[in-house]
Amino acid sequence: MENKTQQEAWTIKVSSLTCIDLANTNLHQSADSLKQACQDCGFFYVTNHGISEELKDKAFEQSKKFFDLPLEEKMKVLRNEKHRGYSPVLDQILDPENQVDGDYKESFFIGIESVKDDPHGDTPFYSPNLWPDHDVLPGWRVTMEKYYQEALRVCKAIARLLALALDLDGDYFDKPEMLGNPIAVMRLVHYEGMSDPSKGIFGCGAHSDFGMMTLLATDSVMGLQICKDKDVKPRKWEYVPSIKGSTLHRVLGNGQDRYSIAFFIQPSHDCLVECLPTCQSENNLPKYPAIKCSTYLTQRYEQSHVDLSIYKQT
Ligand SMILES: O=C(O)CCC(=O)C(=O)O
Ligand SMILES: [Fe+2]
Repeated sequence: MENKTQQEAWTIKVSSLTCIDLANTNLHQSADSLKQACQDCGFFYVTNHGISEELKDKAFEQSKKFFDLPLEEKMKVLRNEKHRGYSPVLDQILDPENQVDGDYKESFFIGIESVKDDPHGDTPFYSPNLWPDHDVLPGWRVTMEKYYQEALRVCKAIARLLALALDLDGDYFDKPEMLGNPIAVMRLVHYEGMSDPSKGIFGCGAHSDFGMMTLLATDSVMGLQICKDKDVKPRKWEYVPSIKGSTLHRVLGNGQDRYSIAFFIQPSHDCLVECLPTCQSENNLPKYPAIKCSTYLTQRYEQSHVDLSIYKQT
């Protein structure tokens, strides 16, 4: 757990991040900025992404309406083994070494809606979604599905710049086994309460995200912090005003309600995740063994969430 000196290292600093303008027609210029941002801290803002303020506001409004429901109503759509639905406060613990309890956040997972007879039907991350009752939250599903499609479009556009930044063909990640058939998870999040790192209490413990990239929309309440160098001790944490981004990061609650919508994109279930051809050479061999995407994701989800059986006892 952190001592006083460590806290002082992060309380003051606010990070400034690179902006990637998706309307810039000079793709190589955007790819260069993206490369720089990824080498610097892995977080950047995205502008001119085409997701309307109206849709974003609507998604936040509907998200708040869901979290405002009585716990009993929310538990009707408790997350299932396919990671769809409601995840209550303390359901996840991302940094057990430094946290005394789980994360002080509640969230709701939405994934790709699988259709009847979907060939991926039995795989861990493809499944029908769980939705709150239409009579309780009219229009909720339509708003979330619209936002989901828009966020997916933006992630694919960023992935094309990322491919150029990595000296790959622009459509490298568009292949069917990659983002042609992605595991994409939208997660509505609500934080409340006051964090205290010296006591091991966090809105969201320190972690790096599980997938290829995360598009993050936040409200105006600050809370997200990043750590540019996880190996420097004491770690230096910097606040990030409203963003996207996998660098070590965490969320501190400041007593105010805070809402965010994270959109995580991963390649297909069967994709073999391995060092890219342009990131290795004879003198720079891959650092990690290849692993199937669904195997890796299942490990990360299972390690960080409580066992669903605990909810059956209450
Ligand atoms: O809510 C935020 O600002 C960050 C959430 C986050 O890091 C995550 O869900 O992985
Ligand atoms: Fe995260």
